[in-house]
Amino acid sequence: MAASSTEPKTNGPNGRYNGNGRINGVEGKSPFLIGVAGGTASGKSTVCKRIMEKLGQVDVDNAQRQVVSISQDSFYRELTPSDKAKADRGQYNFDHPDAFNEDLIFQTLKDILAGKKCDIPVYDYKTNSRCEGQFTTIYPADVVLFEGILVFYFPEIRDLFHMKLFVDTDSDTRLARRVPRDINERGRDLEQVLNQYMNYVKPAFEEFCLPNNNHASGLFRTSAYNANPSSL
Ligand SMILES: Nc1ncnc2c1ncn2[C@@H]1O[C@H](COP(=O)(O)OP(=O)(O)O)[C@@H](O)[C@H]1O
Ligand SMILES: O=c1ccn([C@@H]2O[C@H](COP(=O)(O)O)[C@@H](O)[C@H]2O)c(=O)[nH]1
Repeated sequence: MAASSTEPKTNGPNGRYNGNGRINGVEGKSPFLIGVAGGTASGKSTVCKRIMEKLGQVDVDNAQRQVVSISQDSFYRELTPSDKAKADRGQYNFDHPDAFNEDLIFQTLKDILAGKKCDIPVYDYKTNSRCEGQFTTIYPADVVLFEGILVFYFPEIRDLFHMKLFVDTDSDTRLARRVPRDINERGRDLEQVLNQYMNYVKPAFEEFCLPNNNHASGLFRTSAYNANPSSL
């Protein structure tokens, strides 16, 4: 979901952002923050993309967007060389809460809520690491969507959301989506995807993700039957 960084654009055509934490003349205007959780390949980023499309936000310049979407995956911790070697073999647990930089997520969301401009790391699933020196600039917006497998896991982070949505998709559908996605888009082979799923993804989903769906105020149900994501 992450896009490449763009140069800060101040005093844009409609004058919304002046580069100084002010939107439409209001200092530090706080956005409506929506958490979107769900298992891997449940459709979280697709749901967020559809919301952005429906609200006509996709083709809008970064600095002028009223709705922005951020992925929790941008906040994976930097790996040590030995963890990196494990990750390259599909033997690192990216689904455990410890894999995420919880403090950085919290501070970033606090800054966003304070109406500040933030730089979000760009993540590369092919190398299991951040793209060095690349950031997506998030400008103050009216609505911010924050999506990821464990966005409701950390109580301090969970409490920041004004609305919590859970994308509820059955496990076999999610696995059927994850296999081709990880092979085609994330540079994996079938054996690695299935081993990672059985050893880490599935157990962590059951322990850390699923129990927190009770915090959600709304559910998106997607299944193999609505195979056309544009119908969401
Ligand atoms: N409703 C849907 N029907 C069919 N395929 C979908 C649907 N939602 C998402 N997908 C596909 O499933 C894969 C995972 O979706 P994605 O939105 O990336 O999930 P997540 O962000 O939860 O990991 C993608 O290839 C996406 O195109
Ligand atoms: O380097 C990485 C980072 C993450 N993963 C897997 O990605 C999913 C989370 O992303 P979704 O888009 O929600 O599926 C998580 O299950 C990790 O296992 C990875 O494989 N490699």
